[in-house]
Amino acid sequence: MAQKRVTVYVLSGFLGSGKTTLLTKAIDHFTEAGHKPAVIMNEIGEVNLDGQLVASEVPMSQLLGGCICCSSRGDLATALHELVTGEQPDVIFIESTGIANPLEIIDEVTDASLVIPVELKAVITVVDAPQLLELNRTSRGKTYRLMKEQIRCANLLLLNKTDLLEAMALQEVDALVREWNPHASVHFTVFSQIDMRLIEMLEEEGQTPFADAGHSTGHPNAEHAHASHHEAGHDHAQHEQDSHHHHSHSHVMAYTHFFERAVDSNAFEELVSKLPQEVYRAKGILSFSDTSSRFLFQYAYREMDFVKITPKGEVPDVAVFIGENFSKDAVRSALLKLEAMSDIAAES
Ligand SMILES: Nc1nc2c(ncn2[C@@H]2O[C@H](COP(=O)(O)OP(=O)(O)OP(=O)(O)O)[C@@H](O)[C@H]2O)c(=O)[nH]1
Repeated sequence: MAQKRVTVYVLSGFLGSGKTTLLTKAIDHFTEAGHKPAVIMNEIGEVNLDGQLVASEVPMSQLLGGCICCSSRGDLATALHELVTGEQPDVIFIESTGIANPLEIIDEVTDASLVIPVELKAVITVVDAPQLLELNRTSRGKTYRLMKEQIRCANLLLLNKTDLLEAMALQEVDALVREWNPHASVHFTVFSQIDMRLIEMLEEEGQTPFADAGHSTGHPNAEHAHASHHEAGHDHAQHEQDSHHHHSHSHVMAYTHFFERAVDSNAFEELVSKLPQEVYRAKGILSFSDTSSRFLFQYAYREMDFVKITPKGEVPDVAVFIGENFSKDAVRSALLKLEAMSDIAAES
């Protein structure tokens, strides 16, 4: 008898679009429905901050400090193998980094499915609708092209953060993504809130769009998307270390800062609000000198958010800053200055 295959979903979408927000909801749903979910979390930074938001009983594999779509092939397959054999989950969610090209991940999962009992059911792409619209109206640069790629690969598209858009703007962004991907089902969401049955239905419909994907050939958009893969400038800082990689480089970079002491919350907020616009995503876990609890800090597309948190396990005070061609030294110096200010305040 054929072995039961573990369902795999890839969660795609640009940095800060709402993937983790969707992941936590999907985990709750599948758990309540009596299934056992597991997660493979990939982060560009050196620490797994998003993992803090996932219940500790959910088995999780972490691939940190790079993007699975371009770091050594095999890491993802190894993680899948270990989860499947060690935890026997019913469903695995792979949360890719915001800069991942899903085609590479589709490839790796489908390759892995030849030897591991897993089956890629769908790519779900979360779109930061206001950001996409703004990029469409203005720059149409590398980030825009990467978002387009992520949209083209999806079976299910969440046009997220619609709370920040007017009705007319919503129509505009809706038309855009439907033009790029007429095959996906498209949903307007706020905080990635969708009827989770839509995800299950993808499964029930028995869609196996990636079944023949030697190189994603089974997907209706694969050919199109692949043609634009190179032109899309699949550019990560990590690629710089990979001289054999055939893509162009150094589009997105990350700086991870480990704090040696608590800093003032207002001064930190001011620093973040003055970050150069090339830094478009940041997140961290911080202790502040003027608050008693620790905070999970989020900064996505110029919106800042702080949520009280009691981290799981030993987590240092840390923040990751992600963007394009910004000066890591400048960010580091500003943060060190902030820490020095805390020292002076403590002494006086
Ligand atoms: N206003 C608004 N904010 C949202 C919405 N969805 C998510 N956010 C916020 O956007 C920020 C980023 O959300 P995440 O779910 O962490 O995004 P992500 O795609 O996992 O981010 P990366 O892992 O860095 O790629 C958080 O502060 C969320 O609370 C939304 O619909 N509206």
